[in-house]
Amino acid sequence: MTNPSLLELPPGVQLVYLAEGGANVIYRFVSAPVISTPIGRDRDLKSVSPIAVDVPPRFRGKLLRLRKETAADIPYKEINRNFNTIVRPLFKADELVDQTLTSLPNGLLKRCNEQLRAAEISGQRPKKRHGGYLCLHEPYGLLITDMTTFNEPGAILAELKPKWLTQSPSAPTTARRCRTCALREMKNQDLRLLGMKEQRSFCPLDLVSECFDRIFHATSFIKGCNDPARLARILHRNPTLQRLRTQQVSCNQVGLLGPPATSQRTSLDMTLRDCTMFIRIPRDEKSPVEIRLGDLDLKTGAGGKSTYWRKLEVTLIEDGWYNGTNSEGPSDCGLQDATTLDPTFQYII
Ligand SMILES: O=P(O)(O)O[C@@H]1[C@@H](OP(=O)(O)O)[C@H](OP(=O)(O)O)[C@H](O)[C@H](OP(=O)(O)O)[C@H]1OP(=O)(O)O
Ligand SMILES: Nc1ncnc2c1ncn2[C@@H]1O[C@H](COP(=O)(O)OP(=O)(O)OP(=O)(O)O)[C@@H](O)[C@H]1O
Repeated sequence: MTNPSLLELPPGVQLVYLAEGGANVIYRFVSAPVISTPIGRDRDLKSVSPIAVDVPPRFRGKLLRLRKETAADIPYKEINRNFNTIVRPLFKADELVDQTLTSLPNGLLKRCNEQLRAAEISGQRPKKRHGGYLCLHEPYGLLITDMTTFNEPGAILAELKPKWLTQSPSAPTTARRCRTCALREMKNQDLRLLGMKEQRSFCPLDLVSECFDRIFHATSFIKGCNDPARLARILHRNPTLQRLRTQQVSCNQVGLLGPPATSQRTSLDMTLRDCTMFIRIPRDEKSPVEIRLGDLDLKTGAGGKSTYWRKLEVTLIEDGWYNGTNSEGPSDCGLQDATTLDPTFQYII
């Protein structure tokens, strides 16, 4: 039986590739025929429908998120149910990228996949995403809040993953690196050995620091933002960031405290440590800034993931990544800075 409250995408809907991660591809709706996307980074894939129709009002201000084929293979219906029952209650409505299920017209996913393949050949798809395609047995898409700034001249979208805003509960008390910096340094050693470029990014503890200079230091790493001082003012004591940290403090079954390898328990706690923060900053400093958290799909510890998380924690501890004994050169980690500069400073864990 069809669900009368379920949104349906009109058959001639025209989509333009916006971006993708490991598990989902994001599309914009357009109402006029396009040859290629107007701007930007990994955004040059051609439109996926030959027939243009007007975007119905209920799809305005929304993007379409389509699921890729992955080992986890969790249907959007389940992702959406988990989001509504487990994640949504932890935040205020205006702090979240909203999501609603929508059914998809026949043939849409196939057409999208053809476009993704064509974009690989023409070099328009990010190399690291090649070979990943939409899941053809997924009947739904997710309509999500559009945080892009295409319709707002002069506005910018800053995007960041806040990651672990508190130290891992099983990190050594002698640690000089937070979980995120310890893992990054470990991954960077592998990259160096392969002769590849190291990854540089901010320390999450800096993002939630009381010290403006530390936040400013962090924001200088954030993609898409040409005014790190303004972004630092926006993030200083920001309620959404503070709430995310508070929720991470409560949902602290991570590290060696995480679910055992045999557990099927889904892991909200790790989900809260891997979401994305979107910050839409208007040109005019007096207009309101919109900040929302997205990519809060409930992870699962099944399929070997919880074993991986535990093993990773053991490696970070035993191979000295938390203590920094294995690292090359000085670290920028806020934990080291906070403990060395101010011995009375305590992060809430
Ligand atoms: O291992 P981390 O902390 O680097 O986080 C992974 C992310 O890497 P990033 O921090 O963005 O460089 C990683 O992001 P990318 O795919 O590299 O963009 C995933 O989000 C991964 O989660 P999952 O395996 O897809 O459920 C993330 O893994 P888990 O959070 O599930 O461990
Ligand atoms: N609501 C949004 N507004 C604007 N851009 C978005 C939005 N949601 C996602 N994006 C863009 O699409 C990219 C991929 O989206 P998303 O994070 O949903 O993919 P994913 O596959 O779940 O990512 P991951 O690899 O982290 O699992 C984001 O990094 C972002 O650039």
